[in-house]
Amino acid sequence: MSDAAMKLVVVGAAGRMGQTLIRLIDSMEGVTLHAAVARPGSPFVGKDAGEIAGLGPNGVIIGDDPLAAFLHADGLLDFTTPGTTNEFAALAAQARIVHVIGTTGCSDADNAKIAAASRHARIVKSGNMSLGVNLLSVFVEQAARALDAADWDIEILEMHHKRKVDAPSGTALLLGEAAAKGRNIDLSSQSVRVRDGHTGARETGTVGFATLRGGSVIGEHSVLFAGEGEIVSMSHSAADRSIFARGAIKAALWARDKKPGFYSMLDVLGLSSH
Ligand SMILES: NC(=O)C1=CN([C@@H]2O[C@H](COP(=O)(O)OP(=O)(O)OC[C@H]3O[C@@H](n4cnc5c(N)ncnc54)[C@H](OP(=O)(O)O)[C@@H]3O)[C@@H](O)[C@H]2O)C=CC1
Ligand SMILES: O=C(O)C1=N[C@H](C(=O)O)C[C@H](O)C1
Repeated sequence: MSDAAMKLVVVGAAGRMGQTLIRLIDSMEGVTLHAAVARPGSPFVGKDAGEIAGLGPNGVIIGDDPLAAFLHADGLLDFTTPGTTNEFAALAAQARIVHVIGTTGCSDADNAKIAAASRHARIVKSGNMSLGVNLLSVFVEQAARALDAADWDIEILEMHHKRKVDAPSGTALLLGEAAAKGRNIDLSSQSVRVRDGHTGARETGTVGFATLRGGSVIGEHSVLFAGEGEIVSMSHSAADRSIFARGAIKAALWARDKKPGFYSMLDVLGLSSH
């Protein structure tokens, strides 16, 4: 592996995660901010990325041409929107660079395009890049395997800030997938994502989701295993977005010497069971 600092591009540079990433890259050894990209037409294009992130000027001017930014880079950190991430996955594959994807709310069609790009690019994608949530997902899988579906109902509760646009959160879905793996069921056909009105009694074996939005909450997740007379609950609370940014940068460094492919944070953290 190269000893030179990994040259990273931050896309969505003026966003909540974009700014957090720019601040963290500045404070870390082994990585450098190669370029910063915003949406074409964004008022932040032409501004200094360090200044926007609250660091003071760092000489990296925010651009709107992703391919030019990716050309001499080693990787890109992408917390944007599903459509943008799709587009960038194809460009990253063209540039043969690492693509770390934190964007949530991707449809099956988006995920298929991203998987196609991973034939040429090293892609790490996760609904949550933090160590804590990924460890929690391992525990959830184990608990779901141990606690019989006939006696233990699984409900996943999440709360985020009022500006979040997708639901359930990527993390809630990641935890749901972990529970489904433990139960050996297909989440898409066994999940109840909304309840309203006369719903009838709860169907045994399903995984329920509940979504709360408000204020500035960074990310709260609980998985409840509800039995007769007792509840087992497992939770994660995010106090700072730097936990996601740290995970994303770790993922980029990890993927640097890997073959093209589609990887998860469980692979990065060595928590994968396969
Ligand atoms: N996996 C994880 O660990 C985490 C995932 N996330 C996810 O990351 C995503 C972003 O979250 P957050 O930072 O809070 O959202 P923000 O809305 O603050 O940031 C998204 C940024 O992407 C920019 N953007 C949109 N289109 C383009 C484009 N074509 N080119 C370049 N930039 C573009 C937006 O610009 P503009 O506003 O001008 O449109 C905005 O600045 C969400 O999907 C969120 O769920 C968030 C935290 C952790
Ligand atoms: O939009 C957010 O803010 C977050 N999104 C991710 C998700 O959808 O789970 C991760 C984190 O919870 C913050």
